[in-house]
Amino acid sequence: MNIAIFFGTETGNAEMLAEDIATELEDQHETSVANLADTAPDALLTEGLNVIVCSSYDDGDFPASAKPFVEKVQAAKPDLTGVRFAIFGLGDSEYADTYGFGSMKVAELLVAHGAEALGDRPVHDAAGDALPEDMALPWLEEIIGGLDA
Ligand SMILES: Cc1cc2nc3c(=O)[nH]c(=O)nc-3n(C[C@H](O)[C@H](O)[C@H](O)COP(=O)(O)O)c2cc1C
Repeated sequence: MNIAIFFGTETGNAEMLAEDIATELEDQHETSVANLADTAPDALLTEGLNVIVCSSYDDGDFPASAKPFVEKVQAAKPDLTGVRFAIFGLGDSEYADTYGFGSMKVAELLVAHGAEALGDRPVHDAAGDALPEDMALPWLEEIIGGLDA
Protein backbone atom coordinates (compact mmCIF):
# COMPACT_ATOMS: atom_id res chain seq x y z
CA MET A 1 0.00 0.00 0.00
CA ASN A 2 1.10 3.56 -0.58
CA ILE A 3 1.46 5.29 2.77
CA ALA A 4 2.32 8.99 2.86
CA ILE A 5 3.42 10.22 6.28
CA PHE A 6 3.25 13.93 7.02
CA PHE A 7 4.46 15.71 10.12
CA GLY A 8 3.61 19.03 11.71
CA THR A 9 6.22 20.01 14.27
CA GLU A 10 7.71 22.86 16.25
CA THR A 11 10.79 21.25 17.81
CA GLY A 12 11.20 17.99 15.89
CA ASN A 13 9.41 15.32 17.94
CA ALA A 14 6.72 14.76 15.31
CA GLU A 15 9.37 14.50 12.61
CA MET A 16 11.28 11.84 14.57
CA LEU A 17 8.09 9.85 15.06
CA ALA A 18 7.19 10.16 11.36
CA GLU A 19 10.62 8.78 10.45
CA ASP A 20 10.23 5.93 12.95
CA ILE A 21 6.85 5.03 11.45
CA ALA A 22 8.30 5.04 7.93
CA THR A 23 11.21 2.83 8.99
CA GLU A 24 8.80 0.37 10.58
CA LEU A 25 6.49 0.20 7.56
CA GLU A 26 8.88 0.43 4.63
CA ASP A 27 9.50 -3.32 4.33
CA GLN A 28 5.87 -3.96 3.55
CA HIS A 29 4.64 -0.68 2.05
CA GLU A 30 5.64 2.17 -0.21
CA THR A 31 6.29 4.97 2.26
CA SER A 32 7.17 8.65 2.03
CA VAL A 33 7.74 11.28 4.70
CA ALA A 34 7.10 15.00 4.22
CA ASN A 35 6.92 18.10 6.34
CA LEU A 36 3.46 19.69 6.25
CA ALA A 37 5.29 22.96 5.66
CA ASP A 38 6.23 21.65 2.20
CA THR A 39 2.90 19.95 1.46
CA ALA A 40 0.19 21.17 -0.87
CA PRO A 41 -3.35 19.84 -0.27
CA ASP A 42 -3.25 17.93 -3.56
CA ALA A 43 -0.26 15.92 -2.28
CA LEU A 44 -2.62 13.97 -0.03
CA LEU A 45 -3.10 10.48 -1.44
CA THR A 46 -6.49 9.38 -2.69
CA GLU A 47 -5.20 5.82 -3.18
CA GLY A 48 -3.61 4.35 -0.08
CA LEU A 49 -3.31 5.98 3.29
CA ASN A 50 -2.19 9.34 4.65
CA VAL A 51 -0.71 9.33 8.15
CA ILE A 52 -0.36 12.66 9.92
CA VAL A 53 1.72 13.21 13.05
CA CYS A 54 1.13 16.63 14.55
CA SER A 55 2.01 18.36 17.82
CA SER A 56 0.28 21.29 19.57
CA TYR A 57 1.71 24.65 20.48
CA ASP A 58 0.92 27.79 22.40
CA ASP A 59 -2.76 27.87 23.29
CA GLY A 60 -3.67 24.69 21.45
CA ASP A 61 -2.45 26.10 18.17
CA PHE A 62 -0.90 24.32 15.21
CA PRO A 63 2.87 23.83 15.40
CA ALA A 64 4.85 26.13 13.10
CA SER A 65 5.44 23.59 10.35
CA ALA A 66 1.71 22.78 10.03
CA LYS A 67 0.63 26.40 9.60
CA PRO A 68 1.54 26.83 5.89
CA PHE A 69 -0.43 23.67 5.06
CA VAL A 70 -3.45 24.82 7.06
CA GLU A 71 -3.36 28.19 5.33
CA LYS A 72 -3.19 26.50 1.91
CA VAL A 73 -6.23 24.36 2.70
CA GLN A 74 -8.15 27.34 4.06
CA ALA A 75 -7.34 29.38 0.93
CA ALA A 76 -7.83 26.69 -1.73
CA LYS A 77 -10.81 24.96 -0.09
CA PRO A 78 -9.96 21.68 -1.86
CA ASP A 79 -12.45 18.85 -2.19
CA LEU A 80 -10.71 16.09 -0.22
CA THR A 81 -13.32 13.43 -0.93
CA GLY A 82 -11.53 10.10 -1.26
CA VAL A 83 -8.65 11.13 1.01
CA ARG A 84 -8.30 8.76 3.97
CA PHE A 85 -6.10 9.72 6.87
CA ALA A 86 -5.03 8.51 10.28
CA ILE A 87 -3.77 11.19 12.65
CA PHE A 88 -1.61 10.89 15.76
CA GLY A 89 -1.15 13.81 18.12
CA LEU A 90 1.75 14.90 20.26
CA GLY A 91 0.93 17.00 23.28
CA ASP A 92 1.47 17.60 26.95
CA SER A 93 -1.27 17.12 29.53
CA GLU A 94 0.22 20.01 31.53
CA TYR A 95 -1.62 22.09 28.93
CA ALA A 96 -4.87 20.67 30.23
CA ASP A 97 -7.22 23.09 28.47
CA THR A 98 -5.67 22.60 25.05
CA TYR A 99 -4.29 19.06 25.26
CA GLY A 100 -3.83 17.65 21.76
CA PHE A 101 -5.64 20.56 20.11
CA GLY A 102 -3.16 20.91 17.22
CA SER A 103 -3.90 17.43 15.86
CA MET A 104 -7.59 17.85 16.63
CA LYS A 105 -7.75 21.03 14.55
CA VAL A 106 -5.91 19.45 11.62
CA ALA A 107 -8.32 16.49 11.71
CA GLU A 108 -11.35 18.81 11.82
CA LEU A 109 -10.02 20.85 8.92
CA LEU A 110 -9.51 17.81 6.70
CA VAL A 111 -12.87 16.29 7.58
CA ALA A 112 -14.57 19.64 6.89
CA HIS A 113 -13.19 19.41 3.37
CA GLY A 114 -14.45 15.89 2.78
CA ALA A 115 -11.58 13.68 3.93
CA GLU A 116 -12.26 10.54 5.97
CA ALA A 117 -10.61 10.03 9.36
CA LEU A 118 -9.69 6.41 10.14
CA GLY A 119 -9.41 5.12 13.69
CA ASP A 120 -9.21 7.27 16.77
CA ARG A 121 -6.77 10.14 17.36
CA PRO A 122 -4.34 9.11 20.10
CA VAL A 123 -2.27 11.83 21.71
CA HIS A 124 1.17 11.13 23.12
CA ASP A 125 1.59 12.90 26.46
CA ALA A 126 5.04 14.44 26.87
CA ALA A 127 4.36 14.52 30.63
CA GLY A 128 3.89 10.73 30.73
CA ASP A 129 6.27 7.79 30.56
CA ALA A 130 5.23 6.16 27.29
CA LEU A 131 7.35 6.45 24.17
CA PRO A 132 5.45 7.88 21.21
CA GLU A 133 6.49 5.03 18.91
CA ASP A 134 5.21 2.45 21.40
CA MET A 135 1.78 4.06 21.13
CA ALA A 136 1.79 4.95 17.45
CA LEU A 137 3.03 1.73 15.85
CA PRO A 138 0.37 -0.66 17.27
CA TRP A 139 -2.32 1.97 16.61
CA LEU A 140 -1.28 2.27 12.98
CA GLU A 141 -0.84 -1.48 12.43
CA GLU A 142 -4.45 -1.95 13.52
CA ILE A 143 -5.69 0.68 11.08
CA ILE A 144 -3.64 -0.78 8.22
CA GLY A 145 -4.83 -4.27 9.11
CA GLY A 146 -8.41 -3.06 8.81
CA LEU A 147 -7.71 -1.68 5.34
CA ASP A 148 -5.93 -4.83 4.16
CA ALA A 149 -8.73 -7.08 5.36
C1 LIG B 1 5.47 26.60 24.47
C2 LIG B 1 4.77 25.27 24.35
C3 LIG B 1 3.40 25.22 24.20
C4 LIG B 1 2.72 24.00 24.12
N1 LIG B 1 1.36 24.00 24.03
C5 LIG B 1 0.70 22.81 24.03
C6 LIG B 1 -0.72 22.78 23.99
O1 LIG B 1 -1.42 23.80 23.96
N2 LIG B 1 -1.34 21.56 24.00
C7 LIG B 1 -0.63 20.38 24.06
O2 LIG B 1 -1.22 19.32 24.08
N3 LIG B 1 0.74 20.38 24.07
C8 LIG B 1 1.41 21.57 24.07
N4 LIG B 1 2.78 21.58 24.10
C9 LIG B 1 3.52 20.28 24.14
C10 LIG B 1 4.06 19.83 22.76
O3 LIG B 1 3.01 19.62 21.82
C11 LIG B 1 4.84 18.53 22.97
O4 LIG B 1 6.00 18.81 23.74
C12 LIG B 1 5.24 17.85 21.68
O5 LIG B 1 5.92 16.63 21.97
C13 LIG B 1 6.13 18.71 20.82
O6 LIG B 1 6.33 18.07 19.58
P1 LIG B 1 7.14 18.78 18.39
O7 LIG B 1 8.58 18.80 18.81
O8 LIG B 1 6.91 17.89 17.21
O9 LIG B 1 6.59 20.14 18.16
C14 LIG B 1 3.46 22.79 24.17
C15 LIG B 1 4.86 22.84 24.32
C16 LIG B 1 5.51 24.05 24.41
C17 LIG B 1 7.02 24.06 24.59
